Amino acid sequence: MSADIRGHVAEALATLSPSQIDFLRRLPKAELHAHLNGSIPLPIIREFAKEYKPISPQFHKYSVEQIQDGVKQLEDFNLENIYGFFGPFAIIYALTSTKENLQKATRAVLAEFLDGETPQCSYLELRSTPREAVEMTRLDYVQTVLDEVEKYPKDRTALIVSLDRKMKPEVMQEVIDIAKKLRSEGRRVVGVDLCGDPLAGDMYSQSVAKCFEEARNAGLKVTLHIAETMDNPAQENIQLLSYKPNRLGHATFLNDEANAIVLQEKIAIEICLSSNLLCKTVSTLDAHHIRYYLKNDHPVAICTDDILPFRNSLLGEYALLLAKAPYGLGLSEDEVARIAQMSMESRFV
Ligand SMILES: CNc1ncnc2c1ncn2[C@@H]1O[C@H](COP(=O)(O)O)[C@@H](O)[C@H]1O
Repeated sequence: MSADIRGHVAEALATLSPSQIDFLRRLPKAELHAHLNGSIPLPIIREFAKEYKPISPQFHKYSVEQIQDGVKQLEDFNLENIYGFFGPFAIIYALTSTKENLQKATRAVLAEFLDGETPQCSYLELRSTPREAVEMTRLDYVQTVLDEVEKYPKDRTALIVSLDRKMKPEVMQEVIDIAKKLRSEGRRVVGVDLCGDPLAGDMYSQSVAKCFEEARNAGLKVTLHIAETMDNPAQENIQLLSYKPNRLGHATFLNDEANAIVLQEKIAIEICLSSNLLCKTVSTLDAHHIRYYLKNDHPVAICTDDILPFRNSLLGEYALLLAKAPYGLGLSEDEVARIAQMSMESRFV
């Protein structure tokens, strides 16, 4: 496990006794919301940056100096608001635009979550957005990631294929076709996701609706980033719920009408505490919407989102549940165990 964690999670962990940490380590838990390119361990990013050669004008748009500056920014990630979050991915993408590096990155992320005597989680549903890269089609991209995922047993990890809100309709369709094809060949694709800049794209379009309908008909589960910012219109949230998601990411600003649907349909919420605090969409842990869902005995799964910029860990996110205020939510061990169990029950397998 990465020792290089910071901020809220590090502070929460520091307040726990060794027996509380041991309790958290032993809990069977599922990580259901981790973005591959946002979860690459920093030492691997530094290694990629050291070896970086801009060999492709299309995928390596940055000079060596720009890459080094970008990595420094990632090391000291500090956001004014959530909209500043997405820019730095251009640097990461330049570093993972070869098959070799994509393979290495995937291997490192899987190891980070799943390897060792007390792995961060019992089960990881990794997600990633298929990209064209040097001598790689989007299909090659997904196959490369899957080849690594499938080196682990079935009950340890699986892949969710992400659609970026910015994608053109034909690209979204291509990604859905890839997910369907690979699933039908027995590959370990279990679901599709909608992510990216929360205000990008037209979520009302027929083509988006068609993508999720086709995915569901092919037996793929659906998770959607929803209401991640206050600026996501209530009407858009209702539209996204009409795509019949099995889980939702963040769900920070759902109104009563949307929450009534979520509770009624028992749609599990992927909760990313540090991510919300660092992106400043939630001001304090005490004000976090997880309290609403727990009060309603609604399924939630505690997740990391992007351990590379956020410098968190799944253990640290669980520490935020157990630590006393103001470092955490001050839940009991029984309550935390129940939440971990809900994460296991919300898997797409
Ligand atoms: C802060 N919360 C978030 N909200 C929305 N989308 C996010 C995200 N965190 C990550 N991503 C999405 O995941 C991509 C990186 O991983 P992959 O290239 O897919 O492996 C980002 O470019 C963004 O589109």
